[in-house]
Amino acid sequence: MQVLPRPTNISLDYKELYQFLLACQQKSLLKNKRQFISIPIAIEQVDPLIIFENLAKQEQLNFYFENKGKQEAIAAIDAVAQLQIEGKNRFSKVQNFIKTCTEDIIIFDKLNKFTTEPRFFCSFSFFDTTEADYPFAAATVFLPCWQIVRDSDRTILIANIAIDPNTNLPALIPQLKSDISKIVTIEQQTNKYSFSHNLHTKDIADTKKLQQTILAALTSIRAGQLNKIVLAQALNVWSAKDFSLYNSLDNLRQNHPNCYIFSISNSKGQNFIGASPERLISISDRKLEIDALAGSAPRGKTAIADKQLANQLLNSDKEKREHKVVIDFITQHLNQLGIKPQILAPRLRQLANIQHLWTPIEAKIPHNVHPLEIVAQLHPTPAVAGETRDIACQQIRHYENFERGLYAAPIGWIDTQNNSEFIVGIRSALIDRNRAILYAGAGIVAGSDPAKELAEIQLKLQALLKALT
Ligand SMILES: C=C(O[C@H]1C=CC=C(C(=O)O)[C@@H]1O)C(=O)O
Repeated sequence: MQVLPRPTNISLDYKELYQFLLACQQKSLLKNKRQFISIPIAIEQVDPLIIFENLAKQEQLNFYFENKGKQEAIAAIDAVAQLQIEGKNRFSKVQNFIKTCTEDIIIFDKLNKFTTEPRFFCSFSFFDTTEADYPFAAATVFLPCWQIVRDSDRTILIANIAIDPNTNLPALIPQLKSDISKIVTIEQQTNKYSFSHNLHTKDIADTKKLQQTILAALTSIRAGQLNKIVLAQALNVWSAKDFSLYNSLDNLRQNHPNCYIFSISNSKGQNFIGASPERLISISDRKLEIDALAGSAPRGKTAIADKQLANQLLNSDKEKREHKVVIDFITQHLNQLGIKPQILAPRLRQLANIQHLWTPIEAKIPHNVHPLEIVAQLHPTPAVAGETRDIACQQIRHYENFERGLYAAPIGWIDTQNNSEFIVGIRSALIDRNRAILYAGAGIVAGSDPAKELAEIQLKLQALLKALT
């Protein structure tokens, strides 16, 4: 059980807000267009996951993001505006949607006290389109009704509301007041339900077949058809009881404090969750940060064994090649956007169960480059597809007998100032009541040992499985 200080009163002048909304309604009348009013409120430090658990409903679009190590957590609940699309131009269509909505956002923040802007939350699938029965669209973006952003020293709640000439403002204010009061008085303690269940598992791509696939991929690599391919496995899991989204996310953040914990709902009862160590992009005041992450080893059981594994990883030709392909690809694709990246010294990224070769990449981005143009250029990197990209993607389609869907695809947010963060949705699970499909993969290059790659995938899947208990 976790207990946090109970939030107290918040300072929002509802009379002033009412006058402001009246002026916004006038604007909406003149423009003949609905306007979005964004109302930021500083509240006491809360655990956004507890708010998420209490407020988020299955029939809404919801989003949760947390990096415990960085003391950052975001909950986005329900949508005031949304778009779900398929197809090749999905990144530019989402960009246009954000642009159009942003033109209609009016922020109620007269003193400019809050630097937390309203954010648009996005998820994309690995490929441009998804199979007809896959429960998420190839691109989803929404402006939430409620956004809660917590960092190390403050929590900002944002209420986004739509106003048009017909909105009943005298009725809206008491409703808003009651909703805000409900949120800030949510009991900041939670009892984890005891949730012992017998999990049944079945590999969708059975392990033997995956081993054969890896061998076939190695033959293609030797024949010079491609340099690298990332092959994934899907594991079907089911239990007698429904999985608890809250428990799973809480387990993931406790077990993987250095990863990005995420959850996206599709408003139809399915959730896509995971713990990813891989940040695709992060942009703050035009400073771009990217993690090139590829090449792995398990963690050792003792400090000596761990150091040995780390040294082997740092010095392995095969792992270094697998890693370099990712750095070269990112550099080349940033150059195509006129971005000159700075490649920092390679290092280790040590997680609870696994360690990776990691090279941070930084750059200053020009004013005219939108975060989604960078995402569109980079996705999928050779850390999740391969090299060359088109051939690797064709072979992934050919070899993998399951829909990747949101696995290994960009998930994140963009604010109205083009600050942004997208992670890569690896080590993830699609949860549908008492059923789940778990996904993890590994990069194959010349010299890969199929048994080791299979063990790496199992290690990643086991970490997810543990969180679902
Ligand atoms: C594709 C995955 O991991 C990638 C990210 C880091 C290291 C990887 C590797 O060493 O194989 C993979 O490229 C996954 O975990 O599903």
